[in-house]
Amino acid sequence: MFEKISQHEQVVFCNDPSTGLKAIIAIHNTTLGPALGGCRMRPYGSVDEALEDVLRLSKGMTYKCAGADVDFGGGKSVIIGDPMTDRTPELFRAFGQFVDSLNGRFYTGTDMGTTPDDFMHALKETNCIVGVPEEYGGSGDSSVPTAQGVIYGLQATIQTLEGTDELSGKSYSIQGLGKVGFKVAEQLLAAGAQIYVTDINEKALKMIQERAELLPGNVEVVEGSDIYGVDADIFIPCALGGIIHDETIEQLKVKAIVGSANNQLLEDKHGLYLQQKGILYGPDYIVNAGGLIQVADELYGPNKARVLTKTRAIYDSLIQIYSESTKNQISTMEAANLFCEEKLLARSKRNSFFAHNRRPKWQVRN
Ligand SMILES: NC(=O)C1=CN([C@@H]2O[C@H](COP(=O)(O)OP(=O)(O)OC[C@H]3O[C@@H](n4cnc5c(N)ncnc54)[C@H](O)[C@@H]3O)[C@@H](O)[C@H]2O)C=CC1
Ligand SMILES: O=C(O)CCC(=O)C(=O)O
Repeated sequence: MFEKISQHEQVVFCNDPSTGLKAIIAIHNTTLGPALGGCRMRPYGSVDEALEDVLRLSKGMTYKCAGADVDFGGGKSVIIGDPMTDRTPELFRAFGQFVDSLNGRFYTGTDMGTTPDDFMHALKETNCIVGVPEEYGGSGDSSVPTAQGVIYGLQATIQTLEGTDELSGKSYSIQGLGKVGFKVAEQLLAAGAQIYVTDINEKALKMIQERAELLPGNVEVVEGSDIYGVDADIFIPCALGGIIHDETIEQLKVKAIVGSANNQLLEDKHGLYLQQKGILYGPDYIVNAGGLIQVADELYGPNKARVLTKTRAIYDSLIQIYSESTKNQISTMEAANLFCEEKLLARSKRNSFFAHNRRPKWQVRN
């Protein structure tokens, strides 16, 4: 077991027979502050599968937090169970008690399979919950800053390719018109762009066509995997992970990929393949950090303007990462990883700002 968790600081197995809770909390690295990461609920096939997922996701959060310059480290949690049948208020209260037992070392909120309502139950047991709805005094829907971060990412990419931040006069292919993708699509239509969209949800497709009628841009619906072969300037993945692989890279005609989907590259080598094909890739965890920036900021008290200002840093980070990638002849993903590792090294073991007895920021919620 220690070999398996050798890169992590702490892994907590949570078992509550009375509610049926079986959860794992993984704290990867707290150099930059207490661990932060959402809680995923899935009917994992085995404990090993759940452990593997939480270890991978929590490590990813260390990089995402470093890249976004938030004073948090990497953590994540998983609940082993079916969100359709096993979700109860008691289960989330029990989970909240386990989070609270970590005494401020771990903050969590929603992820795949969990909802803000679930965490309203956990919040009764611990203050260490983020992504709280506005009506409960939190910052609300985090897809708003995530979408804005994608827009900043697009501008940094266009700046790198063409020396302008102008979104208009270009074409974009968008996969997924959910909470993030729809907002990005709307902004691009408002800028007068040509967009090509696909979604498995017919309703979302109809809604964007209706929006397009009121905005200067133009929308065309594309069937399923045809989205990869669209002759657009930039591809914006806002649905699934693992979609950039040998087969899809072959089809891509775009100059760049910038989207919100987590873990877009099937394997690290695909970052290199994109570079070899001359496609500029905006590393996903840099581009999609707007939501993280909002939930981390929420503990100062909600403030949309402040979150927007902080999210703007995604633009500068991407410009720097693209430039390092060119200078050092490495993929943009490798450049992003180095960018984050340098931030971690620079602050190594010096961050006691959030130690439990010195928590000025959290007083807002204490
Ligand atoms: N919501 C947020 O703040 C953040 C989201 N992300 C990531 O961004 C992506 C989108 O997130 P949300 O918009 O919040 O999710 P969502 O669940 O609201 O939207 C996803 C959309 O993708 C569509 N979709 C699913 N499978 C598809 C397929 N095969 N082809 C085309 N469309 C498909 C769905 O119908 C849905 O409309 C996810 O990968 C998520 O992990 C990352 C960071 C923050
Ligand atoms: O939404 C959260 O609670 C933290 C952010 C997160 O887990 C993520 O960005 O993947």
